[in-house]
Amino acid sequence: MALLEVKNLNKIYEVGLFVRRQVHAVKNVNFSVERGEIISLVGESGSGKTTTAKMILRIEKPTSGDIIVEGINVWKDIKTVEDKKNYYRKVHAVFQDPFASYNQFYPIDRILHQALRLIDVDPQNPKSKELIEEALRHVGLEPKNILGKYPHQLSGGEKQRIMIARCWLLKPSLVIADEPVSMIDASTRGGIIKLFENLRDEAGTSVIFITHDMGLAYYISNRIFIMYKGEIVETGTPDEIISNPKHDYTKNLIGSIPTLYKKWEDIGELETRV
Ligand SMILES: Nc1ncnc2c1ncn2[C@@H]1O[C@H](COP(=O)(O)OP(=O)(O)OP(=O)(O)O)[C@@H](O)[C@H]1O
Repeated sequence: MALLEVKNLNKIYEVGLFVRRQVHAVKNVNFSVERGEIISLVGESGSGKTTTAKMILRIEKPTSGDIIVEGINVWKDIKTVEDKKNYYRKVHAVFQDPFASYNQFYPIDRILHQALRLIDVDPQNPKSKELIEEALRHVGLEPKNILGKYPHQLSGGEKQRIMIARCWLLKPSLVIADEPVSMIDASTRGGIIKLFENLRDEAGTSVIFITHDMGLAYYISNRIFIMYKGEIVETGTPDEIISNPKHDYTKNLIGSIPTLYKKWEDIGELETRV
């Protein structure tokens, strides 16, 4: 059984105050994600990527269709607070602006304590300190340089690493990362991307990586899903998509990949041909 199955998923928004009209943000989307794989949902702004993620995260209710995680129908079977807590242990989000919804007047320890509570570990318990320190080291942060600080005292890259440290505390089955590096300066992006790969390789976590950047998707993914105007128009392994794109939109996206992102072996191959 796949970890996640998305079946005939649709989201229609009703917009306009006086003249009502409908925006069909997600159109009959079907896909599955296996355990321990990274898939990228790639598409331009407005193609429906975030809406799809929000439906999986139970933030937006689908207009129709089903989302099934480990056999549980996310919009039909999850009813109680305990069901929700169990779900958010399994499925965790990493957003573009890591601390956007976080109170800037609390030290960052609090954000890690929240994750501990989800797995029923009391932050006052001495074991919690050990878990937090271990999680921070997993993401390349030295606990004594981080704990007790406030968000404004940390760089964008450090903040995003803290959000990934939360994933190490929870070890969820699925992480949904929505443009996690787009606000981070180019020199630290690679390090953050690598952390998602570590999470997959060491904790067996599957990742849905949402991006408009085909180069990044090519680098990180086991499979790529191309989204265009609310629909998934093409799927395949990165090499299938790059070497044999079928949809015109995919062809355009590929044209925009700088060589910099190409995998080392491809660059090596190119160099031997020249
Ligand atoms: N709450 C909402 N109400 C009305 N329309 C919405 C709402 N949220 C999204 N939309 C519309 O749904 C469509 C898909 O938006 P979505 O945010 O999912 O796209 P996206 O591919 O994630 O884009 P981006 O990369 O810019 O985040 C867009 O036309 C958007 O304007």
